[in-house]
Amino acid sequence: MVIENLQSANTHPPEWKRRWINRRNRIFANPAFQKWASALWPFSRVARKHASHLFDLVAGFTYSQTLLAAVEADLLGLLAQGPSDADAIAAHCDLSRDGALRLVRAAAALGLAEEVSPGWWMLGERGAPLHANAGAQAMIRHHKLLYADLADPLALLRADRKAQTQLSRFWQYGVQGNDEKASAYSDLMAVSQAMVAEQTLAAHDFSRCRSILDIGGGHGAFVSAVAVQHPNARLGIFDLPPVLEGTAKRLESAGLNGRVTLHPGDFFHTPLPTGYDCITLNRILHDHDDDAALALLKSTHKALKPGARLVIAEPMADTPGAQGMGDAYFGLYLWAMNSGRPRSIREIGAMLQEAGFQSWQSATTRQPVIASLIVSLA
Ligand SMILES: CC(C)=CCC/C(C)=C/CC/C(C)=C/C=C/C(C)=C/C=C/C=C(C)/C=C/C=C(C)/C=C/C=C(C)/C=C/CC(C)(C)O
Ligand SMILES: C[S@@+](CC[C@H](N)C(=O)[O-])C[C@H]1O[C@@H](n2cnc3c(N)ncnc32)[C@H](O)[C@@H]1O
Repeated sequence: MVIENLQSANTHPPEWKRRWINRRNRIFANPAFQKWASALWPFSRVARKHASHLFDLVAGFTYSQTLLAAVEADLLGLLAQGPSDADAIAAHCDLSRDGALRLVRAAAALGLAEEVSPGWWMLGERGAPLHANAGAQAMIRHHKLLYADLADPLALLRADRKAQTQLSRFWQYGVQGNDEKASAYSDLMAVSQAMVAEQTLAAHDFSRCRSILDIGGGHGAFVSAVAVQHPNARLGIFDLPPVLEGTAKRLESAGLNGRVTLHPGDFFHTPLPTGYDCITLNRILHDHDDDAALALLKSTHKALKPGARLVIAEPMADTPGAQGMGDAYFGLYLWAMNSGRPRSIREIGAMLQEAGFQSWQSATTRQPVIASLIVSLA
């Protein structure tokens, strides 16, 4: 498996690098250096930044819980209506006046709210785009499952993906057709898919694709977005039968049922439909461990004619400026899901090569924290 080659090649750090990293760490760990650096510009700015980032790592859970409380209590919805004082917040969020003040001050400290005059708050610079982002808010509410699974992170990691976690149950329902739970899963994916579809359609020009098949397309959020931009493209969705039952209803209400062909099946056991000149994998590969992901890429390659394209869109590991989103967030999220992992562009490229694709290239998205793109030719 190419990925193991990438990881298991003789990658032990050279002597010079080991010495340099050890020397740097000894300096950074030295209390006298920390004191000196914190007192002397420009080092003091760097020292303060490191201390502040480290504090955020320590305090991060309280920030997330403030965010969860602000979303669940609809604090953002209230502040979006205009200046609100503690009494209005207490009434709207079902809190005591003190509780309301504590929450809104915490939200203001995180940029979600802003005290526009003493005792009066409105949406803050970060609260405004978040309040407008239904997908992000759905994910924030969904995180209660993730936080429960991560209550004892070492126990979760030591369970080696054999624990029945809240996330793995939620995900299994989604793909094993427990109707209302499959629908809840697919609805969550659909409402959060808008963020990914926006990135994909802005980063890649699909106008030369006459036919596009979205594998694991769920309730059709991506295909619906493509249908608007490319009214002449023939569209298809491949997904599990119980999921596609919900998809048919949603496409009908969107007036798209005649436009989209539904292909029910299991992409690990059902041959993929042929005849499309573009296949998309939106947030699919990272759900699966390496062997399964490679098998899916091989099936995808088999379903495409030479020169046809595969577009992969998902959050990826080692994304410049968004490293935490990759191996720290999705790494643990997918671990708790008992399946999958975030991969770097380089790792996915190696898998594409092993699956038989002739070439691949990454396409930069405007918000890599949401998704990165790889376009490959069969
Ligand atoms: C002075 C002025 C006016 C401007 C100058 C300064 C300036 C340019 C300000 C910019 C303000 C602005 C426009 C900010 C925009 C902010 C945006 C776009 C924020 C977006 C936030 C998105 C978030 C928080 C998304 C979160 C998504 C999450 C958590 C997704 C999770 C997905 C999961 C768990 C997927 C699971 C699927 C599975 C199972 C893994 O396959
Ligand atoms: C994380 S969701 C992504 C959905 C959508 N592409 C998006 O970005 O919102 C994974 C999708 O893959 C589908 N899926 C999972 N396992 C599958 C399988 N073995 N065969 C077909 N579809 C599968 C799920 O039903 C779900 O719609």
